[in-house]
Amino acid sequence: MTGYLGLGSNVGDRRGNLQRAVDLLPAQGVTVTAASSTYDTDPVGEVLDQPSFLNACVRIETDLAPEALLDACKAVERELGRILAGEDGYVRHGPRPIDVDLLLLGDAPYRSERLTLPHEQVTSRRFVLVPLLELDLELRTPDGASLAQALAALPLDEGVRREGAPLQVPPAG
Ligand SMILES: Nc1ncnc2c1ncn2[C@@H]1O[C@H](COP(=O)(O)OP(=O)(O)OP(=O)(O)O)[C@@H](O)[C@H]1O
Ligand SMILES: Nc1nc2c(c(=O)[nH]1)N=C(CO)CN2
Repeated sequence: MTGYLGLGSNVGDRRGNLQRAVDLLPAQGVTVTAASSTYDTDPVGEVLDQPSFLNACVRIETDLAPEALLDACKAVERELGRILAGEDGYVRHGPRPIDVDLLLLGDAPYRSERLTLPHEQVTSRRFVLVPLLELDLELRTPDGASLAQALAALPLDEGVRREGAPLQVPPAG
C-alpha cells in the first residue's frame, strides 16, 4: 500500500536528523519510494517560541497495517532519539529532534484511539502540504478533496521556505 509520511526537526543537525529517520525506515518494513526537498518553516501551533523547523515528506510502500505503521514511525523516533542522546547529550523532555507523522495511507480513512488517517492536520498545515505536493500534485484525501486546492485555500503565509535538495531515498531493505 502507498502512504506518505511527514518529517520535522528543530534541534541540532536538522537535515541530518531527517535523513537518518528516512534511512531507518527500511529496517521497519517501510520502503521509501520518493523524498521531497527540505523546507525551513516557522513554528506553528501552541508553542511559537521555538527554533524554526526543517520539514520534508516521503512517499512509502508498505505491507504494514495502519497501527503497525504508526508503531514503525514511533520506533524510528525512539531509535533516532536514542542515537542522538548518545552523541549529543540530548535530554528527554527537550524539543524533539525528530517527528514522524503518518499523513496518508491507501484509499480508506482509518480511525482508532491511537491513529487518525488522513492525519487531522494534513489539509491545514502549509509545512505539510508544500513538501507533500512536491511528491504528487494530484494527491487527494480518501474523500476526494484535492490537497492542491487545500493549499490554495490557506491564508497567504511566507513561513515555508525551500531550504535544500531532496533527501536521499535509501535502498529498499
Ligand atoms: N496520523 C497520525 N500520525 C501520527 N500520530 C498520530 C496520527 N493520528 C493520531 N496520532 C497520535 O498522536 C499522538 C501524538 O503525536 P505526536 O507525538 O507526533 O504529537 P505532536 O507532534 O505533538 O502533534 P502533531 O500530531 O500535531 O504533530 C501519537 O502518539 C499518535 O497516537
Ligand atoms: N513549522 C512547523 N511547526 C510545527 C511542527 C513542524 O513540524 N513544523 N511540528 C509541531 C509538533 O508536531 C508543531 N509545530
